[in-house]
Amino acid sequence: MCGIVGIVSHQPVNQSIYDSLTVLQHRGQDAAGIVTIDDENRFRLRKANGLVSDVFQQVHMLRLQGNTGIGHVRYPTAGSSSVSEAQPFYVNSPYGLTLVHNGNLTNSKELKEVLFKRARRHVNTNSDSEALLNILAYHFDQIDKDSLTPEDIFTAIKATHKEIRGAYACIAMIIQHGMVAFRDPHGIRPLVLGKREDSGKTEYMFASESVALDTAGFEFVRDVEPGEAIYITFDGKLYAQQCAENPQLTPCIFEFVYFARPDSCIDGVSVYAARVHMGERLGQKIAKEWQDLDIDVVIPIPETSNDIALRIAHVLNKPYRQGFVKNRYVGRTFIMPGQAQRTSAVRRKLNTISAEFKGKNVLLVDDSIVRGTTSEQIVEMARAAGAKKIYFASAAPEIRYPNVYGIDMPTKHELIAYNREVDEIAKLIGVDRLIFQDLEALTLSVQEENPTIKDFDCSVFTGLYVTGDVTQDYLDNIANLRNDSAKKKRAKDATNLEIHNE
Ligand SMILES: O=P(O)(O)OC[C@H]1O[C@H](OP(=O)(O)OP(=O)(O)O)[C@H](O)[C@@H]1O
Ligand SMILES: NC(=O)CC[C@H](N)C(=O)O
Ligand SMILES: [Mg+2]
Repeated sequence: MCGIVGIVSHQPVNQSIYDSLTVLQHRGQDAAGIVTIDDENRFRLRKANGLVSDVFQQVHMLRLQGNTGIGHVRYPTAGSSSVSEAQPFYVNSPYGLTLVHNGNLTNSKELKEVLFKRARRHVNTNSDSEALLNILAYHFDQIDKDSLTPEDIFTAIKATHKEIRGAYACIAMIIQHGMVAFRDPHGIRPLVLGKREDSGKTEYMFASESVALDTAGFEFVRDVEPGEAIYITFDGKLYAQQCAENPQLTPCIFEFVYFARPDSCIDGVSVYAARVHMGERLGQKIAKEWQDLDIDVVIPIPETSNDIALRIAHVLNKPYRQGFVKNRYVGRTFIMPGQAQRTSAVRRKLNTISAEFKGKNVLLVDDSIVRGTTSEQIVEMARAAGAKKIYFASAAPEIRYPNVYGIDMPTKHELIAYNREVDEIAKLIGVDRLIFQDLEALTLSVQEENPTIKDFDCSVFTGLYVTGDVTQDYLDNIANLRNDSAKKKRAKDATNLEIHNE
């Protein structure tokens, strides 16, 4: 679940892109990168492993000259965490192209073979995004003109849609032409368009989430439609066209549960409001099914579940207390790259206020239970703080299937709910009672904000993949490639591919 941003402006963009990436940091903590185009039509790049504030020092900001640029924060779902797979990616031909990608392609292996056979194009890393850029470059090449019209751009995107599979929200820049943003035909990953008027001129911005537009001072215009491409020339003209044959919006439901920031609005849905609805529905389920329970207090597991837990407390008419304090210097644990790192981070991240637990029956609330890394430790901490009984509510249903569209959950075996019923999961995490939201209640919570969304990608709950082409062979393959030890080895190998850009 990476974060992407692109700005076409009339003034330097380095600081605005940097600021936008800092508010998209929750979508990727492993690497960050920015490319700008300077006034001699050269790309200027800085990318490295780490948080935005670590990656860009003053020397890099000075390097990132120009009035147009794109940026990326990475949460790897293909290849490894190595800097060689950090984004933006670049190819010099045709024109000079650079791209950022949020999502995950499910046919990148085939694409790499096709690229070599058909175009003698070599993809140097295991990144699906590098393959994607090369496919796009190949289709631009086929147009075979010195200068591309908007129609030519859309022709290349149409051909790209036909070849690539999976989830992709992308922003690309073409030297001496413009910036193009496009979204997969299912709109699995979010992408929004914003604009700003400055001295009589219009500037445009694309971003994964609307919160980035707010920060950079751009006004929200609309979401990029599934399958659509929006092309903005460097002199500020906007062209848009539907480029997919059968577009149908089925966004990833997990964006609303966990990934997106509550102050973002994506696909017409206020993420905050959707989470409040989740709390409302889960609260009602608890009130109905747990009439016998004597809950003293409702406590969220910070941070994403805070708004959900507050609503549950309201529905149950119980006090809401912040029993856990979050260390503001530890990031999100779920998107950390290895299990050992995730486990150790939970303890550093959260600590109890014992008085809120001592002698009480507590209802702990989280947005989701995925591997159980958080819940197992949190429950231990609540017991150590003196809780009498511990009840646990999850605003998402049981997660039992891998994700292939940009969430790094490659194997069902790592999921605590896989092959287990609620009582068994309750035992494993050590709670007295456990309750999960129903899937229908979850989807309704989001649809309440935008009833025109008819369906979602709910594959982590159902095992049904909206693109309809995910085979067992593919799932077996990613399970082999992306387990913890395989990832470690690949990261080590890929480090040798690092390009020098200090
Ligand atoms: O069952 P698990 O595998 O632990 O995954 C689920 C947990 O991870 C996430 O929190 P995270 O710490 O990533 O971020 P947050 O601070 O936004 O809640 C999520 O909010 C759950 O708390
Ligand atoms: N989570 C994402 O969007 C990841 C993008 C891309 N698949 C990568 O691994 O770099
Ligand atoms: Mg959490």
